[in-house]
Amino acid sequence: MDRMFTAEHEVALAAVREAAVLCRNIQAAIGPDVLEKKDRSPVTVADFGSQALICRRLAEAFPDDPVMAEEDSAALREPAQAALLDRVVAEVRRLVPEATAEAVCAWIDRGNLTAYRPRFWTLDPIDGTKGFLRGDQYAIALALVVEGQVQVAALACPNLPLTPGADAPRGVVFTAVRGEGALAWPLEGEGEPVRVQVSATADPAQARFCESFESAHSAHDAAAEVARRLGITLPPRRLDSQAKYAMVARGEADLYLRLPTRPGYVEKVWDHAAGVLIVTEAGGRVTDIHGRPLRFDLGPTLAKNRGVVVSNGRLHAAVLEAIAAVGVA
Ligand SMILES: Nc1ncnc2c1ncn2[C@@H]1O[C@H](COP(=O)(O)OS(=O)(=O)O)[C@@H](OP(=O)(O)O)[C@H]1O
Ligand SMILES: [Mg+2]
Ligand SMILES: [Mg+2]
Ligand SMILES: [Mg+2]
Repeated sequence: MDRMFTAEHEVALAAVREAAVLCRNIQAAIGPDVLEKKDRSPVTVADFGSQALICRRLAEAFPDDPVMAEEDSAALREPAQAALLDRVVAEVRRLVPEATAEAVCAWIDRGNLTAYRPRFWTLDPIDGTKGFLRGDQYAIALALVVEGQVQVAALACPNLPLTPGADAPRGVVFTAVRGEGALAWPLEGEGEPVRVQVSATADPAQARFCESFESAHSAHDAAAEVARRLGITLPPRRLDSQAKYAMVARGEADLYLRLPTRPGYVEKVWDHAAGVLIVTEAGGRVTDIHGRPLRFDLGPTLAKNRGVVVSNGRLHAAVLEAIAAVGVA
């Protein structure tokens, strides 16, 4: 069979790698003063800069493809935000020296798709903004959706070790093309990729699960009840961003539970599209808490889904049953 989406895969990988350099430059400059002042501007600069770089590359390679991205430049164009815009342009220029303020805003605005299309890219320029500010995990997530199916994904995790374990150098990009498996690439350099595979854990009681760092994003108490019901004794691993999908994809965790909090939150497509393909291509399974597949054909939100359950596949049915028994709704 001919390989499909070869160009899309290559461009997506290069795009998230370039954006990761910008994000790393900015995160490296966050000092204690920023945290003390609760200054969110570094992540705002990185959000806009990352989106500009990625949309620029997509525009070059696939000028007709629309992009549904998290950020838009309206606020950045306001005269009161001139200093912020200057910072974004300065960061982008470290990678694209010819960038102007007008070009940066125009690139960001290429991410303005808000309605479903038969073919579109979806982008989270920084996923896990709180993790980014804490100096912790975050991701850059890009996916191509065709006819409602995620076909290509690239997920850069600049602070995740290249291989499981604390000693490995940090920085890994996960990519997948539908039907071709999932790969992990070093974030920097020319190193070869390795294939990633979910765990073989079959006993729910042995499951290692992960969840959001922030309890506002995922119900920790309900997850603890589900875990108890499954006989899980290990405490959850809490981390920000779609790095949680990566943990399941490479068998470092067996489960990722994202149980809805109250009042209800509707999940966004860019928070899941890349992660879903990477986990399924690594042999895992992703549904909502009711066992329904995530729907990427409804616009910017997963309007017909509730919560997210990610597993190595083998554990999926038992987890859905436990969630139903606990009465998460
Ligand atoms: N209430 C609520 N419930 C569920 N999800 C929410 C909620 N509020 C925000 N978000 C989205 O969560 C994205 C970050 O998810 P994480 O799993 O990284 O959360 S956490 O940062 O670990 O707490 C985060 O993505 P980013 O904005 O890209 O960081 C949000 O889109
Ligand atoms: Mg996000
Ligand atoms: Mg984001
Ligand atoms: Mg956000």
